[in-house]
Amino acid sequence: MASKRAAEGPADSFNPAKKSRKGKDDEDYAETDNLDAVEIQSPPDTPSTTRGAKINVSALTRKLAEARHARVQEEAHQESSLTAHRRQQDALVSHIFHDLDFSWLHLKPDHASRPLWISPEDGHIILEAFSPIAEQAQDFLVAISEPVSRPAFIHEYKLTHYSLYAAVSVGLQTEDIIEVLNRLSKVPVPDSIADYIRERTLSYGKVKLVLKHNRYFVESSHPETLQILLKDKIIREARVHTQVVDTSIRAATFTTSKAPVKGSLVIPGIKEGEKKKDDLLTNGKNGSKTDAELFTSVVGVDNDEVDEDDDNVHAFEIDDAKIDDVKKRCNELEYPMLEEYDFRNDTVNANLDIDLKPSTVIRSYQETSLSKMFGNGRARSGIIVLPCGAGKTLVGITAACTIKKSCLVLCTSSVSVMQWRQQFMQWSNVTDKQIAVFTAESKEKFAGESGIVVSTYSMVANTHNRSHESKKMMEFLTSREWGFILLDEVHVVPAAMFRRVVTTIKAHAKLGLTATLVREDDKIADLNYMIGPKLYEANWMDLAAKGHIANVQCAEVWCPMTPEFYREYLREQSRKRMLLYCMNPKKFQACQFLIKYHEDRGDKIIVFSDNVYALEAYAKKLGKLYIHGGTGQTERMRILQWFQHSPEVNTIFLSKVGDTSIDLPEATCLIQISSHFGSRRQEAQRLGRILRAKRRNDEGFNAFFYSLVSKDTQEMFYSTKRQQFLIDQGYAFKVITHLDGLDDLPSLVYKSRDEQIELLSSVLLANESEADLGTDVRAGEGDLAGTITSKDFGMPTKMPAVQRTTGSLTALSGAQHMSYVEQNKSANKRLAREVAPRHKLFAKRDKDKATARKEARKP
Ligand SMILES: Nc1ncnc2c1ncn2[C@@H]1O[C@H](COP(=O)(O)OP(=O)(O)OP(=O)(O)O)[C@@H](O)[C@H]1O
Repeated sequence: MASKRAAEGPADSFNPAKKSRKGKDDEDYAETDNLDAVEIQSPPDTPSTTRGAKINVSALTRKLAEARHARVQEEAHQESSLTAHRRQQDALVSHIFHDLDFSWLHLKPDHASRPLWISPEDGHIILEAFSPIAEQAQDFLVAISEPVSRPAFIHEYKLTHYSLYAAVSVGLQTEDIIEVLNRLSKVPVPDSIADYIRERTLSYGKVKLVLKHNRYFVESSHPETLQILLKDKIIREARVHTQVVDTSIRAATFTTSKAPVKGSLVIPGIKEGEKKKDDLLTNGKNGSKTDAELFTSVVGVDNDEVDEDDDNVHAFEIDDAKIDDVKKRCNELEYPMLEEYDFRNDTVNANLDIDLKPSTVIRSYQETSLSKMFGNGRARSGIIVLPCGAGKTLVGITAACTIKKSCLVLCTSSVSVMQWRQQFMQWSNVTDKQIAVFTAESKEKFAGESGIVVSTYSMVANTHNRSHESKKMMEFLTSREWGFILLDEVHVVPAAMFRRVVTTIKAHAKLGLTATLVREDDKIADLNYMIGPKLYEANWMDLAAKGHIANVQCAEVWCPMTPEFYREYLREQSRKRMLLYCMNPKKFQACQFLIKYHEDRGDKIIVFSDNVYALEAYAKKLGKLYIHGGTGQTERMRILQWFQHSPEVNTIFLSKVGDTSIDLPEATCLIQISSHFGSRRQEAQRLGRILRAKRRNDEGFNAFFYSLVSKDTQEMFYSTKRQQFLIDQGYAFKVITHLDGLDDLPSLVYKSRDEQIELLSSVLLANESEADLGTDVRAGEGDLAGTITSKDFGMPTKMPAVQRTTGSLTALSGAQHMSYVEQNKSANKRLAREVAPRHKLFAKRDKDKATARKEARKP
């Protein structure tokens, strides 16, 4: 809050430097005046001595004048250096505050006990995360604003029109939002902010589209809003005049009886008595009773129910053939309709008899997120954001078990499809017959009137080259009305594909799940309109502190480039630059050192490399197993199993096929050697691989995440960008510039200059395409293109052709490429030979073959 003016100090403020200076000046002036008086008062006939004395006095006067002049100059100099110093201080903070001056915002007398401050300029909210009521304030802020950054002590949020739209949609009232903000704020909520909140919540969230008894109603508790809408020609013409609806459009057509809503909605998995444990400011804990009541009514789990006061709900029916026109028109009029599904009153769509198993207990944050969805007894459409490994699948399954209608689950890959199916079976009592899978390999339908289908976005969205079976399956999906559509990893789906899915499938409620609501293309806003607002976003650090996800130590390890590599790096203009910083021998060494260090500690290590060329080179050089897009399914499974169960295999190398969907709770350490430029999402997803570490609740347990970065290369820039999302979640990246003991590591790779040059030569001879990051895995039917396809472990793919030349390399100190190849035997091949247990039948056949070969070789 230090403003520019505050930094300079107000004109009348107490300034010790200035005061002492003024005091000194006053004394000087007094002294000088007296001397002048002596000189003037000397009589003309004063004897020479006196004259001399006079001269002396004059000399003294002159000296003093000179001294005074020098002092004044010195003072002026001091003054200017002080000003310069102040200006310098200004400069230090001014990049934060620019020209903003907030000194006119008066702190409340008890500001110290209030945890937040709101910028009147742009709606930024700064929260003191160390305040005793920070946790409660956080719940409130998450409901009304976007979390921007949440490190340990100071959090930053921002009010946006989306966040306010979301706030209103979960049932918060405009004046309550302002009131609670005011109570939490150190300064009175600035008028500009109150006005912004009022203006933004005026129309948003006021109108709902509700499907009841298979009739569509536009509903609102603000009759004037409905009047505005009805003045519009398109909407007016879409209205259905039923006998019971009177002209005042009162909600006599249906009764959303509040009492049963309140009492009867039970989200499965929440044990009796646990339900309200997360309520804010429970009485007597913090604040007065009125505060507690206010908080509970605004942000408490059940608060949303008060939103739907039947007496005030007004509605009119619209023709279901004109739904899309009405939705579109409402958007244009800036009254976007929130979609709510009154599933308990849907008597037309068959019920699905599923429930969570009695042994399934959902966690408090999972419950909180679901309460935002089902707060008023209906299902609100929207997005729930939970960290990787925090159990989004169970949140989705619980929502499906609450709605109990046919449900379509869409994921990004066929591996995820199988995982969702398996999780449904694990957590709920759904039977085999009730759940079907629609992928390239399998096109099942469920038996009976209702059921669950799990598929991928592209299976549903791609219209080209459909097989006959796929077409029939699509007819099955599009011809029915789904109670619920679950959209996994919503942030990665291209907007066009999403639109196609959302428009071809008729579903009453939509729930999007994601860990990282960030996209480098800034298309996130589209999701708000296609699915609904963000309903809940959990705090990563909180979940780590409570042991739901692992604590992770993050570090960026700076690896200097060898002079030869750096020279080539500077010279190279093509994509090969990237290959040079990935293959930097010092990075190899750092990787070797860290693997050794962590293996000795008993960790299980995953080394990630997006670049397949580097992945193979590292893995082979260090004698480790690796998986990339070209690794066959059987080999992948074998390697993963060995990693999980064998004490011999403690490190594996993974390309981006392992970024997501891979569940390896044994992994406790990640090392990243090459990554997809500045992708914040990939960084977070990779970190997600160790957040679910099995050992996370062991005393003092820490998982480790290292990013190896070649110093003074573009990689440093990308690395900083990649980390931003995690830093905003509160992770601190330490920079390691020196690995103690690295040089003493026995059998350190690429120790000699010759070996390094040899490595360089192989990199220079590699094809430029080796620098590619995106060609690891090809998309198959049912998978999204690009990064998402890599999740599919089932897709055997072709690797880009590798071109290695074996010509003379005298230009590069005579290094021989062949010797490099020689040293790099694949651990995968060794494993395949040594480990793979062969069936007796094959063993016998192999033996016979070997004998035959031997025989054939005999002269
Ligand atoms: N309430 C719960 N009780 C016990 N285990 C749980 C619960 N919720 C989640 N888990 C477990 O936590 C792990 C992570 O869950 P899940 O795979 O759904 O995470 P996710 O959020 O989808 O992660 P990602 O974004 O990385 O895919 C799983 O092993 C799951 O079984």
